[in-house]
Amino acid sequence: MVIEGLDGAGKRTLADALTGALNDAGASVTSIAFPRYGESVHADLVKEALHRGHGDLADSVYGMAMLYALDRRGAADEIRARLGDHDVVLLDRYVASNAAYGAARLHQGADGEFVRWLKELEIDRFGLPVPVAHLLLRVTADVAADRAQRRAETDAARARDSFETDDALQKRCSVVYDELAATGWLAPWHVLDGVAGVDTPALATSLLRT
Ligand SMILES: Cc1cn([C@H]2C[C@H](O)[C@@H](COP(=O)(O)OP(=O)(O)O)O2)c(=O)[nH]c1=O
Repeated sequence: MVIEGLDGAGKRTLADALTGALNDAGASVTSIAFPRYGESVHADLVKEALHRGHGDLADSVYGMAMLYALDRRGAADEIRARLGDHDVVLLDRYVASNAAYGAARLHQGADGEFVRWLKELEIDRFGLPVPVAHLLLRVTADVAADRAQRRAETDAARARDSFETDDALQKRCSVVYDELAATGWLAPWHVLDGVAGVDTPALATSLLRT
């Protein structure tokens, strides 16, 4: 099960609350956040590139997407193992993040060449597990930007990167996420209102029923 949304949407908070609610409902839950900073060299390279390291690497949409994809490829066996001994594997960002951000950077839609290429790479070629559901934590790009900025002011480890400071990119990304959700890309999408707040016990119950 995958949580998706813009930078600053509140995915981590939702992941924590949903884990508690699923546990309360009797389900065992394990979670992984992508990119796996500090665990995978590909993820660390991503972070460095997003903070202007490695020359013009971050300018390449396909190059960056490849690094994110290789981080996940390295986690595929771990995901499969955890699926074997937990009821729910909760992923904070997954293949759809790559789809939304890459397509948005290229000014493409969810039906464009980039998303097609990405599915072939990550799902068909790398054999990554296909999610059973996406939870899209939806907030406007303005709300997300405010939250990401406030987070950066209070937590030095979360200084905004080159994607987060690009308001136009976040807005286009929001549109691609809506398209991915509307077309049910890879799996059904549940759209959650990240401004009003999410009733996590009710969400946990309904997810466990499906
Ligand atoms: C996982 C993933 C993230 N991204 C983007 C979304 C974010 O803007 C950025 C960093 O991911 P994020 O999870 O937001 O990390 P941080 O803790 O640094 O905020 O990478 C992709 O473009 N593709 C991916 O596959």
